[in-house]
Amino acid sequence: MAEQGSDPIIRVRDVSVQFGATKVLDNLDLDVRRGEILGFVGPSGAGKSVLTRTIIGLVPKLSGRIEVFGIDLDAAGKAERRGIERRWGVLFQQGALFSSLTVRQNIQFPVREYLKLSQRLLDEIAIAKLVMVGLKPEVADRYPSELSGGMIKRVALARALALDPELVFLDEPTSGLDPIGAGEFDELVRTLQRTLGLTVFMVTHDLDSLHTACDRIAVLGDGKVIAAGSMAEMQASQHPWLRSYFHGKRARAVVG
Ligand SMILES: Nc1ncnc2c1ncn2[C@@H]1O[C@H](COP(=O)(O)OP(=O)(O)OP(=O)(O)O)[C@@H](O)[C@H]1O
Repeated sequence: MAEQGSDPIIRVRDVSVQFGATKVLDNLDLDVRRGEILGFVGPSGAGKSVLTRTIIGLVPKLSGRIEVFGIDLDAAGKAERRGIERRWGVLFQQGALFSSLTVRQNIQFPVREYLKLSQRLLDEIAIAKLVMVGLKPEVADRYPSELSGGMIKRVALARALALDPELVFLDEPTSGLDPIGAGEFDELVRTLQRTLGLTVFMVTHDLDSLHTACDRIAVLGDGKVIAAGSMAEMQASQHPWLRSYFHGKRARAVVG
């Protein structure tokens, strides 16, 4: 199991991303430490998903440097890049399962992309991952349209874990879930992080998740990380957005 420490598994330096004339990320710096669950928050539209997609290579950056597992992604050759991608898993916003594929096929999808395995082994992997996220093996033959919102999130997590990653990106994993379902999902993420030694980068709006699941929090504002630290440090901050977010009505409802 990976030991949590200051060793960054993701190091983002001076990263800028622009769409047309709009600069969404502006010389942004961020470290995600090995073994931690980092909660990434900020106003709607601030660029949290954009940063996630930039790190995993789906959005091109204007400038800056991104290292994952100590490797500069721009300097990595094609084979090295594929090797890096194999070591991370992604849960996209809204689960983003392929609607025409069964649960089993959805989970197997990233495995097929990277490995040549027998159908029997692929089936074993799908069932093992389903069980890992707290679902019954029978779910394997259902289609996404036959699942509840909570089950879709769990299947999406199973798919993100399919290749036994060291690092997992979760983009708003509890959005759309009721508070009990969201709480159970947070606990699942926490348990998996501890037992598998995962590092988790979690975009969220969910204050409960920040309290119960995250080791550290980073806040995005004006294209930069404006604060990073523990929940106690976030609550002590005098920054206006942090104050209204961590001490507002919703925050009081969570903290009590
Ligand atoms: N491919 C794209 N082309 C043009 N603009 C984009 C693209 N992707 C994102 N944007 C813009 O970048 C900004 C940041 O979007 P992003 O989805 O990262 O916000 P967010 O912080 O994740 O918001 P939310 O919390 O509401 O999900 C938005 O203004 C969005 O419209």
